[in-house]
Amino acid sequence: MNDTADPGAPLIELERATVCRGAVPVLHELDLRIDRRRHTAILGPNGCGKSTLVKLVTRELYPVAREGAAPVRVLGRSRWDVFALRSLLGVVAPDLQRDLLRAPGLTGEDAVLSGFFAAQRVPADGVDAAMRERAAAALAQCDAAHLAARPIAELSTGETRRVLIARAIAHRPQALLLDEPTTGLDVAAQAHFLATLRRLARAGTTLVLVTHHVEEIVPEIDRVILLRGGRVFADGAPAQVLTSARLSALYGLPLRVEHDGGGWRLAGADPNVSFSTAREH
Ligand SMILES: Nc1ncnc2c1ncn2[C@@H]1O[C@H](COP(=O)(O)OP(=O)(O)OP(=O)(O)O)[C@@H](O)[C@H]1O
Repeated sequence: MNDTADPGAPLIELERATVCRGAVPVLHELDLRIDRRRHTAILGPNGCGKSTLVKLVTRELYPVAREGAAPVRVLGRSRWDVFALRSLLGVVAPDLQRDLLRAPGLTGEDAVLSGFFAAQRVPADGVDAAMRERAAAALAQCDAAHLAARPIAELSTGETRRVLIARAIAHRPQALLLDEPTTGLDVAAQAHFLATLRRLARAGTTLVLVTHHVEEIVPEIDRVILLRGGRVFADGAPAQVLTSARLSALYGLPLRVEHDGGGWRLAGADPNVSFSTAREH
């Protein structure tokens, strides 16, 4: 199989893509196109299909087969060797974290190096000095250099998450697919991570960020997609989509969205209720 990406193609194209989990459809005939360098955030209530969408792109899940054009194309192609595809994408997702934690004897450095091979392990003779250098730089960028020699099975949630983010960025992917990437990070690590995201976005790495936290919608993100019940509920520029009315309708609860100096915040209609600090982990 040819494993190169079409350089002019969109990052993601979904055409009437339906995905079932068990016997139940959780994405319903979804039409969606995300172009490269169109930094996109995806928000929606629990269970609306956000992680399913990420897994569809990384080929952990497949769409229901149907007649006509392929329902899913990534970087212009509907067929990929999954390892080749995943080496073009930097992924931070809970399942990946779980898989890495199960890999026997993996250190922080190994976990980052495994990203070069889109695997959960490092081939004995596959690592060169340049990879080690880039892994060290990525760990340092995530304030995790001190975790390089530690077994990742022994790290705290936030420490593991830092290593996972380093893994996602070390091989300089074309796009980052981030499924709730700041889970478990303390405030300093979150701020640091968001600054890293902004820098990568400005340098040309396409961001696709699944999040529950509007404050993670950094100014470089120029498109927001709201999902509800496996369908697109709203799609457009952040200022158009992130309105109090829309988010209240999405979550079925009165919410107030605030926007100042490029940052977003979500508050309850009751001004004493703030959601920006009530982060569920
Ligand atoms: N392995 C599975 N088997 C059956 N149903 C599943 C499975 N995994 C997920 N689902 C269901 O698919 C739906 C979509 O799940 P998904 O994980 O994509 O939601 P999500 O939007 O990422 O939610 P959250 O915000 O809670 O992470 C949910 O109803 C969920 O219960």
